[in-house]
Parts: sequence; C-alpha cells; structure tokens
Amino acid sequence: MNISVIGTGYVGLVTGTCLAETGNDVLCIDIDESKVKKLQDGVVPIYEPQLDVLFERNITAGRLKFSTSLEEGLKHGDIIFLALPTPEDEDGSADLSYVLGAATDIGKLLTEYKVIVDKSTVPVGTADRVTQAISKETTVEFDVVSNPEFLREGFAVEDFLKPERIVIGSSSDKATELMERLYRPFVRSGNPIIIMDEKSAELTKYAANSFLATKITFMNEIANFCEKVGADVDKVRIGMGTDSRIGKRFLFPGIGYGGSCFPKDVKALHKSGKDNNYDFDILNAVITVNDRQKRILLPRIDAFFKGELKDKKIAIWGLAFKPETDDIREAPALYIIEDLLKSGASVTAFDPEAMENVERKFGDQISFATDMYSAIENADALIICTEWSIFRTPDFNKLKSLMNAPVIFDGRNLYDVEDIKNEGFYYSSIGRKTIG
Ligand SMILES: NC(=O)C1=CN([C@@H]2O[C@H](COP(=O)(O)OP(=O)(O)OC[C@H]3O[C@@H](n4cnc5c(N)ncnc54)[C@H](O)[C@@H]3O)[C@@H](O)[C@H]2O)C=CC1
Ligand SMILES: O=C(O)[C@H]1O[C@H](OP(=O)(O)OP(=O)(O)OC[C@H]2O[C@@H](n3ccc(=O)[nH]c3=O)[C@H](O)[C@@H]2O)[C@H](O)[C@@H](O)[C@@H]1O
Repeated sequence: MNISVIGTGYVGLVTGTCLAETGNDVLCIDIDESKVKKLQDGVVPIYEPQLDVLFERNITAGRLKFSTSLEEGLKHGDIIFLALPTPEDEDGSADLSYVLGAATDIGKLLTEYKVIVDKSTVPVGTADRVTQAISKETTVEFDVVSNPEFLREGFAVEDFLKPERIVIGSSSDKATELMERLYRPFVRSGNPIIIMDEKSAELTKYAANSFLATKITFMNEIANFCEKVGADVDKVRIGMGTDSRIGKRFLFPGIGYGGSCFPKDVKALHKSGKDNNYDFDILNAVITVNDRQKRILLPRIDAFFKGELKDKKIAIWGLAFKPETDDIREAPALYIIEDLLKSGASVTAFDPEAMENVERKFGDQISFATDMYSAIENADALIICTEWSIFRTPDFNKLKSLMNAPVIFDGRNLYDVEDIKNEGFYYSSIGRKTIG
C-alpha cells in the first residue's frame, strides 16, 4: 500500500519505518527542514533501539522516503497518518493546533479519496473536529480514523512490530477494511485488532495511560508509607504483584513518572473531565502526588548535608526520563538538577544517550562526564535518576575510592539494601530503610 506519515518524531518515524518493513511504500513528511535533510541523508535523529537497522534496510530498498511537502504526502498515500505533537496547553488541555492545522491544510490539498488516520493522542471528539476542519475546505470524499498508538519509547520498534492490540476507531467500513489489511501482518500471533467507534478509541488511549500513571503513583504512595512504618516496598511489590489481577508490571516505585506522555495525558484527561462537567478526583490526586514525588529526594539530600548544599559536588547518573531513550521531556532528573543549582551545589552528570539534550537545556550550568566513573570523581554524593542497565552492578570499591564520601541517593532502587550495607555506603532509596 502507499502510506504517508505526517510528523517524523518518535511515533511518526517508527510508524513509517515499521510499515515500510512490511512492504508498504512509505513517504514521511515533516515541517522541520533540518530533520528531513538528516533523514534523507540516512541519519536517524533520535535514539531508539533497533530503529537504525530497519531504517537503513528500508531506505536501501527504496520503500522509505522523506519530504517537507505535504502536497507530495497527500498525492502519495492512500492512507495518511497524522503523528503530530499534542503538547500540554496552559490550562492542561491537549493543544490541538498541530492536528487541526494539518487537517485544514489537507482539506485544501485533497483531490481524491483518502483515509486520514489520527495516531496522535487526542481528546474525545477530535476525529469529529478533524472531519469538520477538512470538510470546510473540500467536497472530496474522505474518512477519518482514530488509531491511537501504545508504543513505549525504548521499545518502540518491538512494540510496533508485535503490538498487544491495535485499536481502530472508525465508522466507515471502507476505511476499517483498509486499516485491517495494513495491520494484519503485525498480529499474526493472534493478538486482536479491536474495532470501535472513534470516541471510544480516543478515550481508550487516555484511559490506558492514566491507569498506568495511577498504578505507578499508587506504588509511590505505598513506598512513602513503607518508609514511615519500616516496611520494605520491594517485598510489598512482589507480594502484591504475584496476584495476577494486579500483575507484576508497572509497580516499581521511584522519583515519579515522566516522559512526553503520562504527565500531559493525565492532565488532558482531567481537563476533558472538567470540560464535560466531570471531576476526575483520582487524576487530580495522581498529578499532585507525582509532582511531589519528582522532588522527594531533595529534602533528604538537604537534611543529609544539614542545609549546606552550597558548593557540594553532586554526581548524577541518568538524565533521560527512563532507560533506553534520549528523551528528557518531563524527566525527574531535570527537576532535581534545577533544585540542586538553586541550592548552590555543583552538578556533574552522566547519561549514555541524553546528555546532548540536557546540555541544550542547562548549557554550562552543569558539567557532563564521559563515563559513569568520571562523573563521581570527588563527588560528595551520587544521585541515581534513571535505571540504565550499566548502573546496576558498579564496582563499589572504585566508587568509594573516587568519591569524596560514599553517599548514594537512589531514586530507582537499583541495589540490594543488605549488599550495599556491607559495602559501607550511606544509602537512601525509595520505600526502603536508609543505611548509614
Ligand atoms: N513518544 C511516544 O512514545 C508516544 C507518543 N504518542 C503521541 O503521538 C503524538 C506524537 O508524539 P511524538 O512522536 O513523541 O512527537 P515528536 O514531538 O517527537 O514529533 C512530532 C513531529 O511532528 C513534526 N511536525 C510538527 N508540525 C508539523 C506539521 N505541520 N507538518 C509536519 N510535521 C510536523 C515535528 O517537527 C516533529 O518532528 C503525540 O500526540 C503523542 O502524545 C503516542 C504514543 C507514544
Ligand atoms: O503514550 C505514550 O507516549 C506512551 O506512554 C508510555 O510509554 P513511555 O512514556 O515511553 O514509558 P513508560 O515505560 O510507560 O514509562 C513512563 C514513566 O513511568 C515511569 N515508571 C514506569 C514503570 C514503573 O513501574 N515505574 C515508573 O516509575 C518511568 O520511569 C517513566 O518515567 C506507555 O507505557 C505507552 O504505552 C504509551 O504509548
């Protein structure tokens, strides 16, 4: 099939590449000229495991191309995917200007039947608004489909190629049939393609993300309570997670959820509720607790240094909002760095992939190390913000010899408390006893 994808970010580029992988002829469009130039030169502008291999293979095969021209995109694709940003607006709602703006432009350029697929995460009713925006500009026949994306960054290719489910919201048999044909190669193992109306599809996406954010937040509250009563959240987590109704996944406490989606999507669903005279009390609590959780280590660090953080040398391991990505949107590490700088501490950070993005934000206000050990040289404390695998089994003797003092604040519970006690560290983690 001929496919066009508008927007070549994390979702658009993965969608385009993976659809080319199953033999489709894909043209990806982006408004960002420098990004398109890079893509045309064969450079993947983001870090996403496996993407480079598929990208190169499909470019070489001539099935994956890039352009800045929406007009070309509309000519090429039978199906036009919108993978455009829906960032948080000032009032917490999803900013639909990219999606509706593209819809208007599409309306102006439409010359024959197309299926317009919304892959961006958008509030209930957006498919109707996209339809209206296009219809204002044209009398040509078209269908709008809601097809929310559930991939995770860091596993985006794997998630796209082997999805647990595909949700298609459509009221057109013609469009539904095309979408099913496109996605059939990805669900050969038997996972479902779930067909529903557009509004239910749009809400499915927000409900899934908000439920997962709530699950994490609930565990963060349990972790905080564990510290008050001397329980160990890792034991509680395993004790709970073995109940198949609860499940083992997404029960890891930490310094809050971040990323480009959970924070904005929880707020957008909360705002959608308000707009429709419904108070999502539970989401209000999730937002408040997560904001607090992102900064939970700071008072502890401050207390450890007896309020004298000024000129202390603090090392940070992990800047990305989670491992296996260079994405720093809403990363808890950013909040911690801001607070440390306000307190007058100096910060040296190391992250395997996200340092360039953080440098763009903080410039020379913080230093960056070339590896995890040079980050901790002469450090008065180490803070762990992201659970990259390389941080899991460090050489503790090397840490002790390089640091000014053996002090670790672990926002991701990487180490066994008893093991680290034997290593002679001061060790503070989330929901477990503090050592030292
Ligand atoms: N990042 C993720 O893991 C996931 C994101 N989503 C949703 O997918 C949507 C896109 O997210 P990301 O890919 O992360 O965004 P992104 O910010 O990484 O990429 C968006 C791309 O759209 C381009 N763009 C903006 N306006 C344009 C226009 N008028 N024409 C052509 N291109 C244009 C930008 O230059 C950028 O390259 C959002 O609604 C997000 O909530 C859904 C599932 C997963
Ligand atoms: O809509 C989206 O953009 C995507 O949002 C999340 O994916 P992602 O943000 O890439 O990452 P997750 O692995 O879900 O992690 C999100 C945040 O929760 C935190 N988290 C996750 C799991 C956990 O047990 N504990 C925890 O604190 C992570 O550290 C991270 O900050 C969802 O998992 C995807 O299904 C969805 O498509």
